Amino acid sequence: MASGKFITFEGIDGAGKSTHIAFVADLLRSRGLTVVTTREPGGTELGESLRAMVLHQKMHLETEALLMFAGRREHLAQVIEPALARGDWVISDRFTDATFAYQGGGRHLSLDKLNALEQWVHPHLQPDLTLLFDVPLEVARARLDAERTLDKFEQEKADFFAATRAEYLRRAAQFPQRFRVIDSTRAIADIQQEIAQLLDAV
Ligand SMILES: Nc1ncnc2c1ncn2[C@@H]1O[C@H](COP(=O)(O)OP(=O)(O)OP(=O)(O)O)[C@@H](O)[C@H]1O
Ligand SMILES: Cc1cn([C@H]2C[C@H](O)[C@@H](COP(=O)(O)O)O2)c(=O)[nH]c1=O
Repeated sequence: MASGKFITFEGIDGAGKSTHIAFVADLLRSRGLTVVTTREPGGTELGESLRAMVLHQKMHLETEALLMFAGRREHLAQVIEPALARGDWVISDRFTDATFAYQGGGRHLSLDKLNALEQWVHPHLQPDLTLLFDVPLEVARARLDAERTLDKFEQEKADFFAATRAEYLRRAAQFPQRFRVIDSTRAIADIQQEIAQLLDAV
């Protein structure tokens, strides 16, 4: 059986990552691949319940990080690992890089603690490809303000998003073999052309 691949989409809120999920899934399906699309927080019944809590309730930053990893453990067990074992391709709207960026970068939680949680929850699994949609904070903020009621994270101030974006870019530099940084200020069609080329190389 052809082996499935694990692709993650990352970026600060409003960067534009979710806009491209269906495009990538359709493109891969047109190549005869079986594709599972999913998201974090979420992806399972338990994960969606946790999502409602972490996006809308105030809590200690360590509680927040632990809930992200608790939901991820369930997501891996119920969705991601079985799909990859079947040879399916998995596209997840966010994964562990988001915890490093938001809880580590944005909230300044110790990266050592996050590394320990990552080692516990998925010691042997990393995405095959991580698309990091990168935009200046003002662009992301303008996109969010134009379209919806903001959740707990989206209401954070500019310095939170500056630190979150910086941690994403730091990780992209740390793991260049799996990260591809996409300039998400460009037109959607131009971005999708670049993504299609990147997928040819996976
Ligand atoms: N390249 C682009 N140019 C202009 N507008 C865009 C672009 N990409 C996305 N948008 C618009 O920006 C808004 C936010 O996009 P999207 O929901 O994909 O962002 P996101 O990064 O997934 O945000 P979140 O993580 O908060 O869900 C949407 O209205 C979308 O249509
Ligand atoms: C996985 C994960 C997510 N977050 C934050 C990032 C976003 O603000 C929300 C999810 O919203 P989206 O519109 O679906 O992208 O949750 C986080 O802080 N830590 C994480 O591990």
